[in-house]
Amino acid sequence: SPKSASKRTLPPSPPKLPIIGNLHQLGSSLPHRDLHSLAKKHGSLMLLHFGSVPVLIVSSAECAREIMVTHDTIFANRPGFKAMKKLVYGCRDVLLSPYGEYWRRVRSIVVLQLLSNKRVQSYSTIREEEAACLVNKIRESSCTTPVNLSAMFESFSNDLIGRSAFGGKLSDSENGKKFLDAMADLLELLGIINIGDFIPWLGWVGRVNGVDRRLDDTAKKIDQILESVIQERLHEKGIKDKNREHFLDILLDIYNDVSIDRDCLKAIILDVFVGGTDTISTTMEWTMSEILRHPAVMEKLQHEVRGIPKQKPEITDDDIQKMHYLKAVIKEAMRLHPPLPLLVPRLASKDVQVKGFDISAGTIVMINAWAIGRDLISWVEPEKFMPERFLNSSIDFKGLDFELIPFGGGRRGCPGITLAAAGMELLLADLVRKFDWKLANGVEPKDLDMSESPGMTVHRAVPLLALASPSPAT
Ligand code: HEM
Repeated sequence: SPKSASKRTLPPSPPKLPIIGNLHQLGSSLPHRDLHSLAKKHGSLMLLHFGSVPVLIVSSAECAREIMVTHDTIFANRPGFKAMKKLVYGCRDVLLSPYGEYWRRVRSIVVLQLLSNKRVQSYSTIREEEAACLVNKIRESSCTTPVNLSAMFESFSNDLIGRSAFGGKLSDSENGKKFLDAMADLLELLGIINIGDFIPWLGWVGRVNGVDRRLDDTAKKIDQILESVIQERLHEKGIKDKNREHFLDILLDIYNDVSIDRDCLKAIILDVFVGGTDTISTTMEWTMSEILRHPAVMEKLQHEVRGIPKQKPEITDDDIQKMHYLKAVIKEAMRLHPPLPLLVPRLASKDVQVKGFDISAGTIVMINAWAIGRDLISWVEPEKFMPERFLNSSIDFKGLDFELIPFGGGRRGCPGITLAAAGMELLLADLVRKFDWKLANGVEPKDLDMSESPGMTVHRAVPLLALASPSPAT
């Protein structure tokens, strides 16, 4: 039986205000930083209130393990915020759907049919072509015109995911461009804190400030485009081309066998974009920023990557497997700059005790991966960018080592790790193999602006500009 309120031991909390609770303490618009400072005072399990909703903030590897391993089933739920429900087919996708039979079914479709190791290998041509395409774009710009790497990474990840999902580049068609615009709106809207989610009687706010209207418009636009893409594919069915290995066709092939409906199909496709585009480009942006800020790292990385014989024109997945420093560089960048610093919120399905504290059903859980990556308990000199720390270490970001969890972990952990890593590793290898790099406009490495811009995925505030000169070695 539930303990009476007076007997419960709650995690420490900062003082809160009536009605809004602790929302005012998230003032800087970079909540991962505010929450990190609060946790330093109140502890790595800290209870806040957003309006009337209890929110548990987790800021250490040990506590993250409690959530994602020890009590994984209890914390495998997700809160259904209004924006999520409106934008993503009532949360009928994998990322946002409540924990249960439906989620298990759609997740297994995605894991087995779209993101298995075998499938990821089969997308290797797409990866290679898209990396080559970006290399060509950079070659076309002269050695004296800065390259906007932030913009390039964005189109790389859109095209990579677009081709894996639909078989075509979205930037090539009018419909595709519209879809990308609507996706940008969707990502922004998912990042906005909707006051009505936390203070129910303020639900009307969304109706007067225009957010509800934007949610409806964006959802409608996305649905129309997805519907027309599906119609197109259904008409073309029977015309088998050899490049049929993309998500939509696989889903359409198994559509009837796995008995999912049309909205579910669209929600799954949408998930791949929500989960895979912004995250990949953000990771690449921060990784290149750190390398440009640390010329010694760049040199060591180039040495490793350029060890591939010159006569071998293209790097393959097999070559990448031997590049330990390259992998260490990406891990180190994700430790300091997890693209989703607070991961994706979880929800406690039942009352539970964590480390002696009582957590009630309905508590939202946010895991501060950004803070965990800087925790002195887990890391030596955490503020330093030092890929070497991973060279003699088995720590990986696959969701088993809780000091490094940019992809989350447990049964709700990211199923796209292999696909994301394969794309990022190949692109990074190509970029440092084929070009010598320096910062644009005479910016010294130590002076590079590293500020973050707010949102669900945390990008650079200012685009990364760099000068590329074709490497004499290739
Ligand atoms: C650098 C790239 C990526 C990062 C940093 C990332 C991060 C994450 C995180 C933090 C979660 C929540 C995990 C949790 O609650 O424990 C997640 C879930 C998810 N991701 Fe990724 N992701 C990336 C790429 C991808 C890609 C490429 C795809 C698919 C093509 C993908 C699909 C998903 C899906 C479907 C979920 C929901 C899993 C569930 O709720 O059961 N992600 N991702």
